[in-house]
Amino acid sequence: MVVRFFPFSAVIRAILSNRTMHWMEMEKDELEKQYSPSRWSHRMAADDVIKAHVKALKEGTERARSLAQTLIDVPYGEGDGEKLDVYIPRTNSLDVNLVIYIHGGYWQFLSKEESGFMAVPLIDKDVVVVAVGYDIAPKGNMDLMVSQVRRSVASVIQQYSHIRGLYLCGHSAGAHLAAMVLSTDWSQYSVTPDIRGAFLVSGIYDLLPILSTYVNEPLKMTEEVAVRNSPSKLVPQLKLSSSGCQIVVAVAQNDSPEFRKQSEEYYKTLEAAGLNVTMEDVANTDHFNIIEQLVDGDYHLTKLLLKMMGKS
Ligand SMILES: N[C@@H](CC(=O)c1ccccc1NC=O)C(=O)O
Repeated sequence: MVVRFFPFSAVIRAILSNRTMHWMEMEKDELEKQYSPSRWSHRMAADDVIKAHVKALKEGTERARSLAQTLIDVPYGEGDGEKLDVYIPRTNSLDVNLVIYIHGGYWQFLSKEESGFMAVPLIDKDVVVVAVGYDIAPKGNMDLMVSQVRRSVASVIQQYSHIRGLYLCGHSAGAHLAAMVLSTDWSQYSVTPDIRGAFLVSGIYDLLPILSTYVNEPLKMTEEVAVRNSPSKLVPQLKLSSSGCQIVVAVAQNDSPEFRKQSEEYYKTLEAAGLNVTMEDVANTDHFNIIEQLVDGDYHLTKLLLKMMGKS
């Protein structure tokens, strides 16, 4: 009897073995779809969900700037783009918590100008909110952006040394940058921040899959750059620098399977390393409204963030 083996395609292999495809097995089209968050929203067409996202962030930030006392364009470094905005609560107490928000936008869109949207429910509970600016591509590259967010955190704790607790929140590319902050060897800096908690929302923690996609066109990362800036490869450093940090890895129910996998795998690696980490799979959200809804004090993630700071 002649037994013939047919070459199975990667797709069929994945289906037969009941697992999702590894990114290395994907055709370029499929990989680019997986890394196009707007194409996975159940609410709107791709273009519309991005327009609505920018509008929601802008309006939320305008509202926060009209309601809060603010310090806009505070420098944290010499560079033009090295500025941050502070949203200040009404309390007279200096004993307050502070949240640093790092915006998303694939390291090539958005800015701090539309990143104060989550300040209102937080300043209402006496929390200071800082929205960090950094040089997106093509002006900035990955190494620079990582260095900038690290320096911004060092600068904030030098400026606000009296604060009770320092917390980080980042969305999408900003969750990647926040994870890089947690993975910093602070011996090169003049301060060692004690980050109490970090909210990593719909982030990317392994940069290798995006190297060959459209996302990398303005970034121009080489494999070496992608490896040294991948939080998934820096967990031992995170353990050294941020072992006391309570980490929440949050992902949207309607994020793409690749995005969901990025969060699940990073969560599992942190957990296996013995870190204080929880996974939040946020029901009925997509890549965009998972963060937009932080304008609302009753939203699950807002309440969780306040609870982490002892304010429920
Ligand atoms: N090509 C990307 C674009 C994108 O991610 C984005 C575009 C504008 C503003 C924010 C974005 N992403 C996340 O914050 C997408 O398909 O969603």
